[in-house]
Amino acid sequence: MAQTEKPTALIMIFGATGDLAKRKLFPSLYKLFKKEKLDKFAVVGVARRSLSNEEFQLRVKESVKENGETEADIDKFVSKFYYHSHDVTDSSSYLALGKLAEELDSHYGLNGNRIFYMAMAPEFFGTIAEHLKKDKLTDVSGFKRLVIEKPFGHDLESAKVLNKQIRKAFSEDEIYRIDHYLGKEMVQNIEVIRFANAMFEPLWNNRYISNIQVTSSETLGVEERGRYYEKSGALRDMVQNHMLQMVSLLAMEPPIKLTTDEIRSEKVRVFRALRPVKGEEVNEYFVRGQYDQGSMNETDVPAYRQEEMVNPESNTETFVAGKLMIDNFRWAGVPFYIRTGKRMKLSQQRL
Ligand SMILES: NC(=O)C1=CN([C@@H]2O[C@H](COP(=O)(O)OP(=O)(O)OC[C@H]3O[C@@H](n4cnc5c(N)ncnc54)[C@H](OP(=O)(O)O)[C@@H]3O)[C@@H](O)[C@H]2O)C=CC1
Ligand SMILES: O=C1O[C@H](COP(=O)(O)O)[C@@H](O)[C@H](O)[C@H]1O
Repeated sequence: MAQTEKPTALIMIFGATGDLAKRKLFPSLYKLFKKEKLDKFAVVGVARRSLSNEEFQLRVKESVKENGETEADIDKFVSKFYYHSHDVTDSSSYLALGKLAEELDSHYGLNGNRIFYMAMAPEFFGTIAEHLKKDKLTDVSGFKRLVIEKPFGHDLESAKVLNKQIRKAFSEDEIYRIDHYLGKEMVQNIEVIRFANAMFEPLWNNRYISNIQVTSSETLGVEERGRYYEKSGALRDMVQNHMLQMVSLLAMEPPIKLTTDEIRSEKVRVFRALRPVKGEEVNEYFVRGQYDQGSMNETDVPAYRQEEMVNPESNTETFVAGKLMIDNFRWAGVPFYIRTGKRMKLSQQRL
C-alpha cells in the first residue's frame, strides 16, 4: 500500500474488552475515522466474555465520547464494530472467527486486507499467531499484518521462542512490533531537538550534561489489569520497553539516515554500551516500590495488594527508579536516571 492511500482493512482486536483497547485503540481509530484517514474498514473485537454486537458497540461508544462529538458520527463509527466471544486457547472457535472475517470482508469490500492486533496478555501472542495460520485466517488475498506491543517474552529465550512462533504465520515485514511511546509528541520531539537543531547537538554530551532524567508517572492504579500486571510489574510493563526506548533516543549517535534500519542500529549500539548491573549491585542502582492505600482527589483508593486479581502478599513492583550508565565516549560518567510508577501524585512524562 502506498503511504498516501487510505487504508482499507478488517481489524481484528484480540483482547477487545481490555484496557488497551478501551483507552488507546478505540479512541485512536475514532480519531483516524474523524480525520477521514480510514477508507473502508470493519473491526472484530475478540475476548472471552459474552457480549452482543450492540453491547460491544456501546462499550466502544463510551470510550470515544469526548466533548463536542456528534452522536451521529459516533454511531456511524461504532456500527462497523462486531464482537466474537472466543477463548483464544480454544482451537474450535477460530473457524467461526474465520467465517465472520470472510463475511465482513465481502460485506464491506475490504480487499482481503487484515490487521491482527494483539491487545492481550503476552502469553497468548504465539498461540494466536499459530491458530491464525492453522485455521487459515492468514490466507488472504490482500495484505496481512500482526501488531504486537509488549512485553515481547519475559527473557531472551522466551522472546526467541515467540519470534519463531509468529514468524511461522507472518513474514518479518508483516510483523509490527510497536511501542506506543514512540508516537508521543514529546518523544518524537527528541529527534527534532537533537538532529534538526544545530544549537543542541554540539552540547549533547558529557561535557555539558551532568545527568539525564526520564520520568513517566501515572496517577492510575492497576485498574482491572491485576492478572496481567502481577506477572509483569513496572519493570517489564514500562522499563524494558518505553523507558529504554526513550533512553536510547536520547543517547544514540546521529544515524547516517533517518530510516528505520539506521535508527534501530544506533539504538542497538546504545544498548550494547549499557553497563550491565551485577546481582550484588542491584540495590545500589535500583529501587522498587509498591503503592499502598490512600486517597486521590479526595477519593479513597486501595493498596496494590487489595486490587482485583492481585495476590494479597504480592511483591510485584508498581514503582521503579534506577540509574543507568552508558559506557561510551559521549556519555561516560553521565547517569541516566529513570523512574516510573503507578498511583503517583502527578501524571507526567518528562525528559
Ligand atoms: N493498557 C495499556 O495502556 C497498554 C497495554 N499494552 C499491552 O497490551 C496487552 C493487553 O493489555 P491490557 O489491555 O492492559 O490488558 P487487560 O487485562 O485489560 O485486557 C486483556 C484482554 O484479554 C482478554 N482475554 C484474556 N484472556 C483471554 C482468552 N483466553 N481468550 C480471549 N480473550 C482473553 C480479556 O477479556 P476477557 O476477560 O473478556 O476474556 C481482555 O479483553 C498487554 O500485552 C500489555 O502489555 C501495551 C501498551 C499499553
Ligand atoms: O504500556 C503501558 O503504558 C501505559 C501508559 O501509557 P500512557 O500512554 O497512558 O502514558 C501504562 O498505563 C500501562 O500500564 C502500560 O502497559
